[in-house]
Amino acid sequence: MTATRGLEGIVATTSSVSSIIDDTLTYVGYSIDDLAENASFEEVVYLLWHRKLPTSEQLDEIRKQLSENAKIPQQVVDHFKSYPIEKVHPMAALRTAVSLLGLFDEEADVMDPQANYRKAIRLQAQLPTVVAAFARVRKGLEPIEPRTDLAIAENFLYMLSGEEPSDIAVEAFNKALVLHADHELNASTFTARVCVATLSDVYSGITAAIGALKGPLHGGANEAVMKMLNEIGDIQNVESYVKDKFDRKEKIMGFGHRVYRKGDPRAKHLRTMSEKLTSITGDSKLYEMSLKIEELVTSKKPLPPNVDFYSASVYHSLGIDHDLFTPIFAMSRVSGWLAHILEQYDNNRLIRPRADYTGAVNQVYVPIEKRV
Ligand SMILES: CC(=O)SCCNC(=O)CCNC(=O)[C@H](O)C(C)(C)COP(=O)(O)OP(=O)(O)OC[C@H]1O[C@@H](n2cnc3c(N)ncnc32)[C@H](O)[C@@H]1OP(=O)(O)O
Ligand SMILES: O=C([O-])CC(=O)C(=O)O
Repeated sequence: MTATRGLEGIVATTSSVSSIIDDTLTYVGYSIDDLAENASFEEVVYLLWHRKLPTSEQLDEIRKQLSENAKIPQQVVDHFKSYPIEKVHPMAALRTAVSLLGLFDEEADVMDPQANYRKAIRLQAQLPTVVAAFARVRKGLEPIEPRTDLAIAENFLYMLSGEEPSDIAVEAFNKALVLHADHELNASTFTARVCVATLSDVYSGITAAIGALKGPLHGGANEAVMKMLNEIGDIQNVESYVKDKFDRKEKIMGFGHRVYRKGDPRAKHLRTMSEKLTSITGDSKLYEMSLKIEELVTSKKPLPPNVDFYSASVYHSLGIDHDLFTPIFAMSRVSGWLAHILEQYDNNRLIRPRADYTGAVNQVYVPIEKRV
């Protein structure tokens, strides 16, 4: 048995949710470019779960189901208030809150497809409310209830600030949600599938996936990009920063990808959005710095920016706290995780690979008093 480090290139399942072929990303065969330009996030959720674009009636129906299920139990808010919240990372809070939501869901352990679909609706609807509630409670503010007349992108921005967001903010945020919704067998989606393939429940699968997304080599990279931009501070420092990183053989956050070679097709949409938003806010510093970093990194190595790189300046321009960037990724990716979880249940087999053992062999047990 020979191990492949990081399972690179290993095909671990079949899936009809999304595909990456020759650097082209599609959801159910629809190009990400087309969806980013035209689709609402709710349409994408429907597409991922039903493998077809909704008619207007079907879209109205899923919107209604999502908005009717967006409230969260008061106990989740009380839970946030019960610990030193200012020291807690929002991804840790989100991971815990999803696990907690499972305790209040009477159907949590009901395993039939209809019950699992209802849980998918509840989780998709509640995650934005959880993230917004956490963001407010830690500032000593009361959470704002979700509105039933707003779509997910608009509602989330409204629940964060209490103000109706501008059209451009909604457009940018909806696009970001569409772009992050699914991505074939990335680490967090694989985690979700491994978890539920034991026939564990949907809440366990999503909790596990949030844990995997949190790391800076995956979803946590968007917050790490923002930290890097702050550390660089000024466009004049970009060159020496990038050189130092390469000299020290350290990773530059927001660059590189396991699957894409020529580049992540989502990055250009976020780059354009970053340019648009920063020109509106009148503060193009982060965008200019990001462009310069991209130019220098790609001139040294074939390492194009990934989805996390320009999402940092997009979210910053929307006035969002930097440690909420990864929870926002989760609010979108939960749609993909749920599509994969439902697909896994549909044709399940336990996921249990092997390890190439490299430890000691033929050891003889030594009584404790004789050990040195
Ligand atoms: C939503 C997402 O999850 S997108 C990815 C988000 N993560 C990041 O942006 C973190 C930075 N990027 C990385 O760490 C990597 O590119 C990953 C984890 C995304 C993919 O990595 P892998 O396929 O495992 O590649 P690996 O880490 O083995 O790197 C291969 C080579 O490229 C280099 N490399 C890869 N990414 C980077 C980077 N961001 N900066 C500098 N060098 C890099 C490695 O140092 C290595 O060089 P070497 O062959 O000379 O030793
Ligand atoms: O596919 C991956 O490995 C990571 C990624 O870009 C994503 O999850 O969006």
